[in-house]
Amino acid sequence: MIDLKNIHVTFGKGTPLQKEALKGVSLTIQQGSFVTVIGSNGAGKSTLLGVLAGDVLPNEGKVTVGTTDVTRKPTAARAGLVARVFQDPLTGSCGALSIEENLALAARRGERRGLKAALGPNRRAHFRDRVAELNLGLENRMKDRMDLLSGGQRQAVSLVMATLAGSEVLLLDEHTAALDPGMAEFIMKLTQRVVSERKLTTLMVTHSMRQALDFGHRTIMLHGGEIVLDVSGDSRKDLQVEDLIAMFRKMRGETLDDDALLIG
Ligand SMILES: Nc1ncnc2c1ncn2[C@@H]1O[C@H](COP(=O)(O)OP(=O)(O)OP(=O)(O)O)[C@@H](O)[C@H]1O
Repeated sequence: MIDLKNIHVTFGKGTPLQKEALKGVSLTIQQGSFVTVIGSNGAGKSTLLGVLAGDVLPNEGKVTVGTTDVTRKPTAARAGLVARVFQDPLTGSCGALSIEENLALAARRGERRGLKAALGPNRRAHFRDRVAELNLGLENRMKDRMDLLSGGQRQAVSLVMATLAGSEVLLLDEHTAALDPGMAEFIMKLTQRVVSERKLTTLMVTHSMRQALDFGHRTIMLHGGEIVLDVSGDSRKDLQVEDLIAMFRKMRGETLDDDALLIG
């Protein structure tokens, strides 16, 4: 479960560049629920994920994950609770380490023990089995450096990594945006499988209106640091991509130049 209460985030407070990125956001997401997050550039989507991951500490408000108040806990202290997959496949893993070393680090998230203890024969076999489930043949490349993998392969391994430490929250920050359409589809199917098998409470930021409606149980739209749309159930089922685009237009008070980008 995730509970955000009255979250305010202001960057550069007291400077000419002061920016209020989140203006009193409150949001409760039940355990195992999958929420898609949309909003135009600068709406506050990444800031919202940052608040949950611990990269951004709110100026005001309270953040609860499960039964733990994590409001003032830095990223490392909540790493066992929250896993994140980024847009850039290079961001969430270490290119200079092998696939199995990356998995070992992910499995130890939130603990102090080193890599050596995390890579005994049993763990190696377990990691290999988990990677074999991807059906990408990567189980035969466990000692290859991560930076030898394609972006899609790396995102697939990142999703396995996200499940290894038993985190209950998964944050997806446009994690298919840098992939070709075929690979994006594969990663989304994998995402759905992982989320439902592990009953992860999931927030997925996407610029694709199609993805926002096709995946998950609930869609929220951020604009100017506030939640301006929150739909689930039948009212979400009735929504079309065109409806979301019309809402975007209304919010921005302008015509979008590139609707195709949003429909895709
Ligand atoms: N570290 C920072 N320092 C100063 N301003 C920031 C910082 N991070 C974000 N902002 C500002 O806060 C606002 C919200 O940014 P955020 O990255 O959360 O938006 P977003 O919805 O994720 O946008 P995008 O779709 O472009 O990624 C923007 O105006 C942004 O410029």
